Amino acid sequence: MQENLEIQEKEVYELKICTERRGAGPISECIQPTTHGCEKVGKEMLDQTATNSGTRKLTALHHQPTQDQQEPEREMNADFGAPKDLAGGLQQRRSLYQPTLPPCLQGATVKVEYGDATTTIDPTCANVVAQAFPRTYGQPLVSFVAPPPDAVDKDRAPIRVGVVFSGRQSPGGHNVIWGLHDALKAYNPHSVLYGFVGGTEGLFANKTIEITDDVLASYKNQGGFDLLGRSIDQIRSTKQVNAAMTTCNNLNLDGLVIIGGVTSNSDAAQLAEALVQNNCKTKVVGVPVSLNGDLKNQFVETTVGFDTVCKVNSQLVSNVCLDAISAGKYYYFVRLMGRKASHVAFECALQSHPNMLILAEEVALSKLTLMEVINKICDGVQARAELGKFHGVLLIPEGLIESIPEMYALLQEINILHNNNVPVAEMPSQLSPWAAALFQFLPPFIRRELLLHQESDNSAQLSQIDTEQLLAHLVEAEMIKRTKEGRYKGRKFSSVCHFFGYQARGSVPSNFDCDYAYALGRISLHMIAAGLTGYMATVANLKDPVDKWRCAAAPLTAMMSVKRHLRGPGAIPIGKPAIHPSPIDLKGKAYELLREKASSFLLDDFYRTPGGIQYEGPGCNAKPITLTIENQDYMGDIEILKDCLSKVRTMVKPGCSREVLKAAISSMLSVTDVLTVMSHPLNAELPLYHFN
Ligand SMILES: O=P(O)(O)OC[C@H]1O[C@](O)(CO)[C@@H](O)[C@@H]1O
Repeated sequence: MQENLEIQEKEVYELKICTERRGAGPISECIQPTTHGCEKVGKEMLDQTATNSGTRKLTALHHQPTQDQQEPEREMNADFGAPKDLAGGLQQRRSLYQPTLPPCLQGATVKVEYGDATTTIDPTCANVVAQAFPRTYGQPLVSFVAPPPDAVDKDRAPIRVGVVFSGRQSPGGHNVIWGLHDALKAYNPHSVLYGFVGGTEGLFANKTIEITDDVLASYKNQGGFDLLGRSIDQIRSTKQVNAAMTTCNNLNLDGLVIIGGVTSNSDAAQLAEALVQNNCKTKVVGVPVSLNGDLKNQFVETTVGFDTVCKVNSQLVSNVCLDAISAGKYYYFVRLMGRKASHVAFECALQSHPNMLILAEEVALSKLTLMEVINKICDGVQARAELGKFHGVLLIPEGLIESIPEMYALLQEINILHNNNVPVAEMPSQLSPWAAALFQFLPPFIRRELLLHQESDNSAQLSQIDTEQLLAHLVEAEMIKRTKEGRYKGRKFSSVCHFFGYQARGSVPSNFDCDYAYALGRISLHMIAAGLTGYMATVANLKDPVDKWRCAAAPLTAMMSVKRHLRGPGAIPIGKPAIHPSPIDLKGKAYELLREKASSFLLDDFYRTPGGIQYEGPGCNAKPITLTIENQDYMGDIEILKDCLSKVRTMVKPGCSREVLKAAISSMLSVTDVLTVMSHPLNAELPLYHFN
């Protein structure tokens, strides 16, 4: 115990310095205790960053479409599936990491339990979905448990499966293939797994490599999708569906596993329906992999890759926070990925505590105009200037631009012009007078970006629209105006803009993403073996340790809804049923926590340094804060608190300072628990734990 006390005191000393430097805020938030192990991992991570680019065998598939070229010709990269040089260090160590498996997946088979028949998450759409999916609608929920010890091991025929990366790159994607492969071989060593080379285009053209132990060796727990590559992320048109069906028939596939987000899984549902209707035996399984974290519903808690992407971006955000406070002269405007929902920006804000976060969901709900958003930011800048602070960090999601009503209307008009094949040069003159006026008001660089050709799902290319620069530009103009009018008397406003977009997508996945993806891959095989089609592989209880995870499969149609014209009882569903991105729950616990902290974040420079992803040692099993908080059971928390209190009493002397007490408490709780405690409704009854 004495030894423990010494460690605590040393930490408190470091934390005090940190507290003085950064102002208020939970001490534990300011520093992560360093151990010998952490230093070692940290150094090797840097080495890996330095060598990564030199060791990649792939040339990037991404090709920036020009204004009048929607889908450029793609060259198939001959190196897909080739072993890659792991260059030692972290990459090599990661390739040796063996994902932890939930108990039910540890054997070659599982017991399949069928639950209730499903409808849809939005019962008002049930009829529309049922009509669109006559063969696959209403299937039951399925869960997988370990087979009883006395289960008779029946003969298992070999299974033939194909796998395709359909969505955008997301850390952990390779582990889905690895998990699928291992489960397939454990099921029957003569089973075969084909990987479609070059994404959905490879599926249509039947371009495959056989996935073997040797092929997988250098892709285990590695970032990117470069084992197979990806292309247009679509299996939608009749031609595409027929091409996919022909491939399934030609390869005599028992199953096809489609890896991707909301769009890919909606397409998977359509394909499953088409295959059943055409008596094709191939079972279609979707796996939720998307960095955006927006494939979330009562069946899916989070997507593979979200955790890693948030961790990488949180580190970058916290780095610019410390840069900002050090020089005290710039406002950093940071845009993060997230087209239809702001989950990445939200999680990064909870991790790094920047001064401001503008969520697309909030703007859409309050119908804020562009100038209202600008004024909100300027008010924040002004409030900080009154405290003598001329720096700050603002986070926005890439979807913010579309959530501003007048910008959305302008983008819609441009979209229609694209659909009518109007040449880009003629578009400005064909806008409605109202939209043309807004278009002319915008700076030229934004005008050019707004006119870029749409994505394959017909939406604007939000990753290419520099919304952070637009905001910085307009905020600067407004601050100059306020200065001239005598409303602002502070130092000249200066900004630096960043898009932390593509940097994180290829990151080495976190332990959580490695384990989650590998488990989903294994579940996919059991789904095919059970003859399920039109289902998504799912895992529940993700906030808990892996041995508590529950493995299941949910019908894709159960996650579908239909977009509607009007709100309320007279609403008319329109469009095709699809799995839609889930926005941030503005009534959820995580959002409530953020709102409580908003004014402190704005004014106190309550920056937090989560550091780089840890693969070993303390913090290596950290989970996304939003996932943990939203799924937290409050009564469970209070038990954690009580347990913590009894341990802390043995660590600190009676009458110790508040700082020493806080540090001791923080050492007992994970960062996530600390955040949960802060938002706990029973917090008031335990004033000792009041971290505010
Ligand atoms: O790689 P691309 O085609 O530029 O795609 C970018 C888009 O993909 C995502 O990273 C993931 O959906 C979006 O956030 C982003 O808008």
